[in-house]
Amino acid sequence: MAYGGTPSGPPAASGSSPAMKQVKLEKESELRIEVSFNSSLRLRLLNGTAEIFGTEMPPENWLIFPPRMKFAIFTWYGATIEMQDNTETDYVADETPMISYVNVHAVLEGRRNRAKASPSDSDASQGPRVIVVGPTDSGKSTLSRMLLSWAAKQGWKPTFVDLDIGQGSITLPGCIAASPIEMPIDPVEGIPLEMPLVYFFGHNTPTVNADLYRVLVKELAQILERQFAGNPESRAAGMVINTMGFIDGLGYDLLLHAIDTFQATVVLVLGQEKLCSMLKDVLKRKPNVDVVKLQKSGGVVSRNSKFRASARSQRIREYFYGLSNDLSPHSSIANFNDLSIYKVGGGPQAPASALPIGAQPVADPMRLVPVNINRDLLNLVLAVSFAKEQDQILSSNIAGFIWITDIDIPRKKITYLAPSGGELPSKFLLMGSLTWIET
Ligand SMILES: Nc1ncnc2c1ncn2[C@@H]1O[C@H](COP(=O)(O)OP(=O)(O)OP(=O)(O)O)[C@@H](O)[C@H]1O
Repeated sequence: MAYGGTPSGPPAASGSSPAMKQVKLEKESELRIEVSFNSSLRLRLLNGTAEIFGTEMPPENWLIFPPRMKFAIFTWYGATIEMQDNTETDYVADETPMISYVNVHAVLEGRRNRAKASPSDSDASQGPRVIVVGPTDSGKSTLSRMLLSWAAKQGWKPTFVDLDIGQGSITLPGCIAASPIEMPIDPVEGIPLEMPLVYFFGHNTPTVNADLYRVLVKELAQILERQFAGNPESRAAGMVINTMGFIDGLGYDLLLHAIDTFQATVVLVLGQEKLCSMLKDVLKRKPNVDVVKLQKSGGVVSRNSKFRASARSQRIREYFYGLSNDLSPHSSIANFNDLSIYKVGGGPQAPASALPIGAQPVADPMRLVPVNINRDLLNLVLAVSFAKEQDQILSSNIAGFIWITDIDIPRKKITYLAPSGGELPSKFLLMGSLTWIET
């Protein structure tokens, strides 16, 4: 497990290091922590057993949590935690919904075992397809993480699908993505980034281009379907799909679209009766879909829009520089002619002259529009497509991202930062509204 901690030894002693304290946790209770805004937190499991969102804590290893992180240490049988006394908040809660969450895990486990036992039956060999829905800050990502980590601990390799373009946890904001989870998720480092399948939407709200969002969700689902067809192990393990907290109007339509497109068999609704009853009502026609209401944990922390924006910015920083500044991104220079930048949507469907008299040209949400390189591109984060030809761009997934740091108009040169040096995997780049300013 790649924790940011040291295998042994207390935090380095210095005149200014914070005092230490021990917290004793009774069985089935949790220690909820918000790390301070400007310093990290060291802690360790002194005795007993405990887990962080489904991943067991190693005994005695010091773990380091970055500033602003919010998490809980839960124990089923009792534990003692030794920690620095410098958090923003920390308190113990003995009322948690963990029993109901682990009961859901047990039901999913039974379904996975049944799927594994029928490899040659195309329907029965499909493990559970779980979709987690609910309003913002209801704990959807956290529950998804727990279900994935508990499954991985039992030896399954479930697929995590993240449809949350605002606060997704697989890659950068503005993307939908999927990744197999082969080990319990590291509480500090999060989802491993080795082989995610990523599609670039480019904005952190679907209202900008809901048609494009739907198309990308469909592409992702189709690719996963093909992968499952050739991989009975991951088919039996199933998927856990995390969604956006946008659940009204268009948000609700997009939830139904995702449930349908991924052929979800279990819908877990967190924290809202109304949404649960609406979904039960509309899904009662599908007898193989279970809609289950679950209690929101009292520990889930509400994040305002300022915090969300800074979390997005932090994710972009981590992509290029690593969680603890351990990566060395590469600055490169390209000629304007070497790159083809596009955005999706916006251009008129047909020229006004081709429309019937009186008709207004409408924006075509799926039109690929070439972007002229100018100073407006400064600080934009662009996605590098895997497309080899222009007509593949819309249906292609993403190899990675670059960040534009300089545009030299007279010399027609563009300077960008990429995670590594060398040629980009494709000259086709996609632009949305994702920007980053290094602070
Ligand atoms: N029991 C808990 N104790 C302490 N912090 C928690 C607990 N559960 C969740 N959190 C924290 O609360 C925050 C919100 O939780 P989470 O991201 O799971 O909500 P969400 O519903 O997915 O949010 P979004 O609205 O972005 O979709 C996160 O920082 C998470 O780590």
